Amino acid sequence: MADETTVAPGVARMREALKDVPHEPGAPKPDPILVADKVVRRFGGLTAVSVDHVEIPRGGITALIGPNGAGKTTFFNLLTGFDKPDEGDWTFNGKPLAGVPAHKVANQGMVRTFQLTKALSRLKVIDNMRLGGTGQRGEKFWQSLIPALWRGQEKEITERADDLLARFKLDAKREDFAGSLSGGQRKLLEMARALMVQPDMVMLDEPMAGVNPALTQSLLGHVKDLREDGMTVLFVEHDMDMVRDISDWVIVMAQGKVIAEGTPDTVMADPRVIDAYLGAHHDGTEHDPDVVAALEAEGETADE
Ligand SMILES: Nc1ncnc2c1ncn2[C@@H]1O[C@H](COP(=O)(O)OP(=O)(O)OP(=O)(O)O)[C@@H](O)[C@H]1O
Repeated sequence: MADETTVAPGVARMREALKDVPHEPGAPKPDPILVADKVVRRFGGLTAVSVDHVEIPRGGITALIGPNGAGKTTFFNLLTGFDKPDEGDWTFNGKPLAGVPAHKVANQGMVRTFQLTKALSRLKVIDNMRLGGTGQRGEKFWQSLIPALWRGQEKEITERADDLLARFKLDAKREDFAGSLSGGQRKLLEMARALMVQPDMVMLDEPMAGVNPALTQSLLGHVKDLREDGMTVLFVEHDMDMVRDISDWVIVMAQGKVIAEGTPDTVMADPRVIDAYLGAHHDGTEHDPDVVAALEAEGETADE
């Protein structure tokens, strides 16, 4: 009971929304923001992704986990228009999105984070943010031809950029080159920049990689805040502590397929998931010993 009163409203909302969802691959959700069907991507003879059906719950934080080479990044690339599938369809907010190029996907309200490129390192922090706000949602071509409207929008973009920099505690770095930021600060900048398009869904590719412990809590806090704002988050991550700490739902991929789904506790104690991580090792694929150790510890706890 005490737990119910202490959790954040977004966490409680998602617990309620997901309480009757079966813990199995392809489980239907009450209000999915993204629904994918029969998505296949092959590289020569290798089937990197073969996802039969998956639904991402709206307004929550979903982790996409799996051993190295499971197809997580390839699936991310497909959903966000950075790669094209051999087969398959998906909808976002009820609209078909397969085959839509990346910049238009962002206009529809789905953005993803990347490592900052070299070119962007040579831009100031504030200019990186402004760039993230161009080609925004709802922007019409004719509007861009009317200078008064355009100037109004410039001002609005800069204001939004400054608000986000303050929220992510990067305002003191406003005039610095992005290349001078630490790895963790760059991750924060990436996330802040993604929010410039006011998305419905944010996709984070290994947000914890390269982040030093001092910034870890701050980053986790920002991701949790997105849920409190009603945004949907889908993230790929190997750090099981982060997965456990922030996820409402976990989807596990192995060898291109979704092999398990559920809450962090059930998924991490699932023998199929532990086998998938160990199996990847036996296949000669690299694996993360920390992840296997964490999952095995979880399985032992569950057996007691
Ligand atoms: N452009 C490509 N050309 C050929 N093979 C590829 C390409 N991209 C990915 N693959 C292969 O597809 C499979 C899935 O790779 P992917 O990077 O999606 O896995 P992942 O789950 O994201 O792994 P990791 O956790 O290591 O990032 C791997 O076997 C990989 O070698």
